[in-house]
Amino acid sequence: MKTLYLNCSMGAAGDMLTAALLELLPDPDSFVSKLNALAIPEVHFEKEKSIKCGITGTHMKVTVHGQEEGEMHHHHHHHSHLQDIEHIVSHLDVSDGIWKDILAVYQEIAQAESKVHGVPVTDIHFHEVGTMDAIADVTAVCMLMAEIAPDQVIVSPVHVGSGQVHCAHGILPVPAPATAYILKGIPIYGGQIDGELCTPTGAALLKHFATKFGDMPIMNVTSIGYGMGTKDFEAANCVRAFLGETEDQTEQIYELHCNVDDMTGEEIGFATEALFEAGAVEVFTIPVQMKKNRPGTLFCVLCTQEKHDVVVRTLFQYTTTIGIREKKCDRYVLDRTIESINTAYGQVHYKHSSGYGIQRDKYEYEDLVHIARKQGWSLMEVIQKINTEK
Ligand SMILES: O=C([S-])c1cc(C(=O)S)c[n+]([C@@H]2O[C@H](COP(=O)(O)O)[C@@H](O)[C@H]2O)c1
Ligand code: NI
Repeated sequence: MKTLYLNCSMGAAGDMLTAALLELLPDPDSFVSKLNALAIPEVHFEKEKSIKCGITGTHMKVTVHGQEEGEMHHHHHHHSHLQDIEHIVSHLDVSDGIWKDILAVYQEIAQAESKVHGVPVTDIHFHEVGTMDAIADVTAVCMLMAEIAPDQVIVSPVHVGSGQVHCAHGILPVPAPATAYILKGIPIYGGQIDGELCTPTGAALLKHFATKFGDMPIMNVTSIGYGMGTKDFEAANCVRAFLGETEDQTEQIYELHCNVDDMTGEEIGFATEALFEAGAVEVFTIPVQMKKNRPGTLFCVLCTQEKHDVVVRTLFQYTTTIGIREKKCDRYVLDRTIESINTAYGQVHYKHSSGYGIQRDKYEYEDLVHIARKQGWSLMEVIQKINTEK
């Protein structure tokens, strides 16, 4: 599986992520030309060599009116609304997928800003993160992700830094409130470095693209990218990106089959329950036509190696079969985690599945049923209410 691993042990900002991903490409220069061809108003992308702690990497220089970020902060602030950003982005010549990614990243930031400043999403002003250079960073990362097209993105725990940061709002604690909000539920740490290592834009990009957060998996690395930040610390201030292959996430599963033509419906139901209790992953029955024109039932039982013996015994004990057929299969699986959100109707758990470029969330049936019964709603209505609250 094509895997991108991002080491954020010195945090992440939009320009660092852009530079690290750019280094993974066979021809970074032509990609920079492609970024400039987008003609984001007043923006110019330039990649430059940067050496930190003796390590060579790329620094992504984004200039707006010929000035780099930092040079213009605290001099003139753009006070952009989400609608202004959507307007700028709608004029970019990018695919629908990239366009959606850019807006989803801004939604993350907007939601955080809204929560932190206590105003509705439609009323928030982006200060620094609404400037053209931030839009450029988000656009560049979304385009690079589409170009690299990993099946999964694994991100290390994020080093956010400590101390305080000067920004348009005044002096804020590190992680900045918007960053802290965006990174809720993601492993982060403050560490010893005095400074802001992860910015709101970096945090939102990581959250949007990460399939999961954790250690580097076993992988055969094909390319490595060093995306340098602007500040200098004792440790090399970079995001390190690894692109390579990981083993497919397959697991071994047994498929057990047997046919019976002399069990009642009640006995079949009881056997099915007993097989689940014995640890079968799945049990299903199919009506079949058997010898001597007898209608019968095919039992199909899936189980892991660990439960194999007890499931075989249960199948013999609770059915009338005198033989069981067995197949050992490779099963491709998505990573699954159970998470939860607090809603006005109570806590709702959901299953998050990821891998193979897929990310999917599904609310737990029991929680939905509980709310539906209490409120007198259908399951569809419960899902609608939860989604509008998010
Ligand atoms: O732009 C806004 S509104 C903004 C909000 C906050 C909050 O935490 S609230 C913080 N900041 C700071 O601005 C820069 C932006 O860096 P990006 O890389 O995200 O463009 C950063 O220092 C933030 O802490 C801005
Ligand atoms: Ni803010």
